[in-house]
Amino acid sequence: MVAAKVEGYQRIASEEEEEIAILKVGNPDMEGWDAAMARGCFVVDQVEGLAGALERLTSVAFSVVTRTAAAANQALVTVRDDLSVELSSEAVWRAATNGRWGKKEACRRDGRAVISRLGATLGSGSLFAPEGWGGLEIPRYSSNSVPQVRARLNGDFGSAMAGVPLAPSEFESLDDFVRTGCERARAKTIGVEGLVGGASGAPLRVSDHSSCEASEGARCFDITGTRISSLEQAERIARDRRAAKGYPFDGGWDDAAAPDLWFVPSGLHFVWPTVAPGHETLTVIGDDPSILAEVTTLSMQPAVFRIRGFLDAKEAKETVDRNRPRIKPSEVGLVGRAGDKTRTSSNAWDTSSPGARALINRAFRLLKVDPDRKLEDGLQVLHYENEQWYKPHVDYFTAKNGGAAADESAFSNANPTERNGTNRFATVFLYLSDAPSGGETVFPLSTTHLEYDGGRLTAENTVNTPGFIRNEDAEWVCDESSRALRVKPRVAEAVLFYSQRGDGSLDAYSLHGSCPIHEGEKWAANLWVWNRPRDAIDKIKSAAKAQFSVVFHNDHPDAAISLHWDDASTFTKMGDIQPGAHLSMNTFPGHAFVATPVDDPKLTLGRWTMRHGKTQIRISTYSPSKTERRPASPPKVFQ
Ligand SMILES: O=C(O)CCC(=O)C(=O)O
Ligand SMILES: [Fe+2]
Repeated sequence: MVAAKVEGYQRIASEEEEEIAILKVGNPDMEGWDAAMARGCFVVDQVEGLAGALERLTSVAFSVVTRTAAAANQALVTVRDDLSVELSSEAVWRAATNGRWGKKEACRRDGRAVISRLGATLGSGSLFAPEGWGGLEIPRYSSNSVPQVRARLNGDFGSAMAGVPLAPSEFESLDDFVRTGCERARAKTIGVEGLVGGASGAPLRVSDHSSCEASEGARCFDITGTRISSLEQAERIARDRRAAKGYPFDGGWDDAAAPDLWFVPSGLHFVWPTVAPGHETLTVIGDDPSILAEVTTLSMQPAVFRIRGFLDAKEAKETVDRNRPRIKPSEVGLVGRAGDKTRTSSNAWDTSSPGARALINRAFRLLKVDPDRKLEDGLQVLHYENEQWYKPHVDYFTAKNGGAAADESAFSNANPTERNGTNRFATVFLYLSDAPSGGETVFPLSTTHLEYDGGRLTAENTVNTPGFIRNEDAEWVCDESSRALRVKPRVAEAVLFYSQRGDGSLDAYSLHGSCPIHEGEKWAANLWVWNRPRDAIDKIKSAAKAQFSVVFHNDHPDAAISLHWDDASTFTKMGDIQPGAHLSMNTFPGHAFVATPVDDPKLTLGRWTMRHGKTQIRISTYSPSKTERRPASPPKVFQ
């Protein structure tokens, strides 16, 4: 239902020769509505732009309803004596998104949800004013000033307010521009609640290792993910307001439209700005600049995007064919627990085939992260059939989701906001087949997607237990009558979602899983990218896998012996073993142990190199062949 009707449309030229359409809206079905006529001003540069403006105007109607009941916000809304209301386009966006103004469910981050709500509100004849409106500080951009961009901080997804005006022409160098933009955007954004996509999102923070110095790696991007490489480029973007077409403020930012630039402090990776659900961007993902992928926002929190044009059907088929013979039941977690009921599908790793390498490199291009083999896990191809599923989980590692069998120290640096912290950063998830029924990728914690209508999806505290969800909630979000965000597999499409936010913090909202496949099969693939080299975790992972236990028995009738671990540079005594006694310990393949008399550690009675399967070692008799005196260690040579 469209609750508002456009009553008039007029084209005028503004002082700056921009075409402005003035549209009047009203709702004829509602008593008293005539009086509450709204006038919204939009820059409409093409007729098709008008369609978007009209759509937004239906939200204006909503805004009018709420705003006439609430105090007017002078900066954005003027309520006239005759009760007509003038709204800036930003007010419309605010009304549609309700980013920071209202806490009520009636207002969602997208126009459509608001419109359907509006229907409901009008239907019941009640007016509704969200709490907490007004009192906003609104940056003003003067139409007379030099061209400006709006500096926003990486990961500030939801806010329309935290940006700061910045004129590229006022800077001497790109480095200065980047430093200033980054610092100001930080000052405006850090610690402020509700900027990352939802009122409940934790504020962004300064990561331990990040700085705004361009020389250390701080940089900025425009809304299409293009890295800004010169002041001229930034200036051009500032001049060309229409470069930001599609952005909710394309209708003007007060007097002057200001396109966004996104500032990424050093040590952090660019995260795609979500802008609004349904927002589309085209971006280059390969060497050929004319080949573009389409990035469409599906959810603000977590940040989820649909990617079209990432691969083609032929590549999808080749990837399936290449991996079909290699597929085996999936493991879960860092060390792997085969047979885990939370994941019943099968998978295969495809890390070095040319086909896999091409896809992996493209994922880096999509993410705007420099390709680095240490930042990726390889392509993991998945196969589901016969009701197989993957219960919702997070892709990043926590001490609880895979560390149980591994050394706890594996996670001492799994916090990417800390120096050297590394974890999974983003998932590019490829659909290699359609799924006839079921098999959707579900994001149970999103309430910021277009289909969402305010209903309950999961227990309230689910986001506080990263990676964990009640079974009944997991079932409910896959139920078609729930309004959870479910992405239907379509061959050669992909989704991108982030496990980390723009400040490197792990995002518990990224909870996701695969709904059971009811019919046919589903082929898909994970491409995981880490924020920093993953070797440290790799080492612990392979070590944890390789670990086994060994028992040394002293079968010698009367002599106690000492057992030492010889790791080539140090000789560490593990313990004494009395006659007839034994010593057991955990070890790894390749470790070497040496037995000596207790009173003569230089005399080797036996030496053993560990390998799997060799778990019982008997030290029986003094063996002359094995007895030797170890030479003093050779002097170390440093080069
Ligand atoms: O199959 C899907 O849709 C999701 C799979 C997934 O989340 C994973 O493999 O980590
Ligand atoms: Fe996953």
